[in-house]
Parts: sequence; C-alpha cells; structure tokens
Amino acid sequence: LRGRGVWRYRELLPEPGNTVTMGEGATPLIRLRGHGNAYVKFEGANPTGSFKDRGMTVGVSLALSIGVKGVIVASTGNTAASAAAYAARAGLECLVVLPKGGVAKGKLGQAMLHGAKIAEVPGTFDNALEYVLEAVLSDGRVNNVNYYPLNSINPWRLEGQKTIAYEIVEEIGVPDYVFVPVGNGGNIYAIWKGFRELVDFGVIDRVPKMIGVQASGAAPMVRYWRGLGEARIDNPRTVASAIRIGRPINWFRAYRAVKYSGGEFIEVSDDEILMAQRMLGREGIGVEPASAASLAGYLKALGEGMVDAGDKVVLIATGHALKDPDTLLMNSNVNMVSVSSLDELRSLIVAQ
Ligand SMILES: Cc1ncc(COP(=O)(O)O)c(/C=C/C(=O)C(=O)O)c1O
Repeated sequence: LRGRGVWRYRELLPEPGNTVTMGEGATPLIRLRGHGNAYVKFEGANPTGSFKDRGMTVGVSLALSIGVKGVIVASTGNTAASAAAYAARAGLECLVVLPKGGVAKGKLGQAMLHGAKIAEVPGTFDNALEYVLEAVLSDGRVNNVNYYPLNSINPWRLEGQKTIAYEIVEEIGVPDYVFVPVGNGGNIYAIWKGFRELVDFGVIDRVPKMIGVQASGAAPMVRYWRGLGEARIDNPRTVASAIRIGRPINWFRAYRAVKYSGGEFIEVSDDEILMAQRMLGREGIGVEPASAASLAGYLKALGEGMVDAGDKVVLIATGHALKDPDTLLMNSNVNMVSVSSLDELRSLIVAQ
C-alpha cells in the first residue's frame, strides 16, 4: 500500500534523512452544494488545520536532516502554528516572528501550545518577514544556520504543498479552474507546479487555469496584474488576517503560475469573504475567512461570466474555521436564544 497523504508521493519529493510526519495531506474533496461541478479542497483537515502542514512536513524533515538547532518563520499565523507543531514533533526549537496584534487567536494559541518562542514585531506581516530575512540571510547567505528559515521562499515548503494538485487529479482528474486565496503567493505556485509536473509525466494533458483571489484591501498581485505598478501595497487591510500581506515574497512565482496557466488575479471585498464563509458554514464546511475568499472569487467569476456553471472547479479552502474564533462569532449571525425554563426549551422542540 503506497500510504496516504503527502508522503504517498515520496519519489516526487526531496528525500530527507528523517521524515517528520503527522499524516498531513489526503484531505477531503467536498462537492459544493448547488454547483454540480465545483468542489472544496478542505485543507482544514490537516493536523494543525491548514495547508501549511504539507510544506512543513518536508521543510522540517530537511531541517532535522541537516542538523540545525531550530527553525524560524515570519507568519500571519498558520505558518507559525504549523512550524511550531512540526518542530516540536522533530524535537527542534522554533522561533516565530508575528505582526503584533495581527494574528488570529487560534493560531497564536497553537504556536504557544507547541512551545514556540514568539517574537511580536510592530507593523504588518511584511515587517515581520523583513526582520526574519535581515536576521537570518545577510549579504545573501544564511548567516546563522542554527535557525533554518522555513517561509515559503524555502523550496522544500512548496514541494510539499504541490501534492494538493496530485490528490485532486487522482480523485477527479484535471479541473478547468482552481481558485486559490493568495497572500505571499507560494501556494498558488506550488499547486500549479504539481499540475505542471503531471503534464510532464503525461498523466494529464493540460493544467487548470489558476485563479488567484485577494481581498480588495490587500491585493498587490491584482495591482500588478492590472499593470497599476509593482506588486506592493503599504498598508494591507482585510478581515482575512491570513492574507493581510502587502509585499508577497513569491510574487513572481505566483505571477508565472497565473500567467502561464491562462488564469487571472481577482479581488473580493471583505463582505463577500464573510458571506462566503457563512455559505460554506451552512453546508457543513468550516473555514477561516481567508479560505472563504476562494468561494467568494468563484461566485464573482460565475457572475461575471469568467467561468461557466458546468466548468469543473476546485476551491482551495486553506484553513479551518477554528483558527479565527473572533471572526467566527462576529460573522455567524447566530440564532441563539437563552432558555431559562424547561417549558421554554419544550417550546423550541415541539413542532409549532
Ligand atoms: C488560511 C490561509 N489561506 C491562504 C494563505 C495564502 O497562502 P500563500 O499565498 O502561499 O501565502 C495563507 C497564508 C498564510 C501565511 O502566509 C502565514 O501563515 O504566514 C493562509 O494562512
């Protein structure tokens, strides 16, 4: 039996001396209600609740194999949670650098639970990443190999994340479109790379059109795509804190994935993101706001005629709803009543 999850594809991944794994990957592909040919790739089912685990199992395995003391990441939260968990699994130290006050509570709690050392820095994620790159990579080389940098500039991360494409093709063949929420741009590139490799192997005859979705207030890739200037905005704002990124480190990788696949970068509003989160929730699929951007983008693309209702579409739902409990409570327009007697409860139960 070839095994399941990321390491099912071992021969297509870098071979680490030690494999640090917690069964990541092999996530559910769930049909979207009312859309005959649209599926949600539920990455919230990973061990720490986001797609980052696919990259971290490879990155941390390599870190353990080269004998470093620990790993370091800047993060909007999920990379931190995943790096902390896999480093702990490997017995390595973990240093996470986070934008002060910019990280959803579930992710911060995970980083703490898994024993990471947490450095909060002022400003945005972009500042945090700048600190890490300055601290670890100076004059173009890693000047302190005690802490191995595991942001998605590290190709081993992308090698793990490309397995999303392999799983999709094994289950439903090649889609016409794949919608991916874009922050730093590593994941959309990794998924495209996976499809490209399958074309090279002759498994499929084309790659899907890659649609990068960004929040309107944090859409540097959309800005660049529309020829409005470089892929940079200085004060990214969105309720989807995971993709509140203004200077995507993988902007050129993400650009190539979208351009060469015949795709697009599109933007959606925070309201559209929150509505999409509620829609998915009402059909049992619990995602954090950034992940709902995939559905928000798909609905917009349908409305604008970019995609047809019959097209085979996969929406990458990148992180679990529990990651951001504050937004969950704010966005759930709860139908919650307080009951202070048995009769009152009975009145809820008895058919009217
Ligand atoms: C839920 C969720 N959805 C989408 C993205 C965007 O992926 P990339 O375009 O590959 O960056 C992220 C990224 C998070 C971080 O960048 C981090 O954790 O530091 C995420 O957590």
